[in-house]
Amino acid sequence: MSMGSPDRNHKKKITLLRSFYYAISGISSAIKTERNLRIHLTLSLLVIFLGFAFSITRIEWLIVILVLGGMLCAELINTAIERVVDLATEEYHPLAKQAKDIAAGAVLLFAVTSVVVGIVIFVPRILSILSF
Ligand SMILES: Nc1ncnc2c1ncn2[C@@H]1O[C@H](COP(=O)(O)OP(=O)(O)OP(=O)(O)O)[C@@H](O)[C@H]1O
Repeated sequence: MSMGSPDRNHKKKITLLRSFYYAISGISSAIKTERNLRIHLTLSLLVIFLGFAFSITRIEWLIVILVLGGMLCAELINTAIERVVDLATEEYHPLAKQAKDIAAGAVLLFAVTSVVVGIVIFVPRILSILSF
């Protein structure tokens, strides 16, 4: 049970709504500026379509949703790191390079994981259709 005054609770609710608004506008600005993110979103829609087309199981849906969500989160965090690095320096700096390349490495690692998951779930089904 909340013990705060109605006024304080109202302010808390507004702050919470504002944080959602900021988070959603962050996602939207990243989609507008980052081509890779748009590619991932398109691929995600394709995978969701394949999921329905092949009637994957409930557990497989959970894994697919986790992988797609994780991939998009990794892309957003990478974008945020790129922005902070660009804000910190416009000069060449080995630490700036490391920060960007490590963040890009994290995205690559998740992308490889996603591809492996996609292969395990979808390739046997595609092969069984091809071989009747
Ligand atoms: N300030 C910097 N100092 C040193 N290296 C940098 C700096 N900024 C970027 N780099 C390096 O230059 C290369 C290109 O970086 P850049 O941010 O232009 O594009 P990117 O990493 O391909 O990202 P994206 O194309 O997704 O925006 C990367 O290896 C990055 O680490």
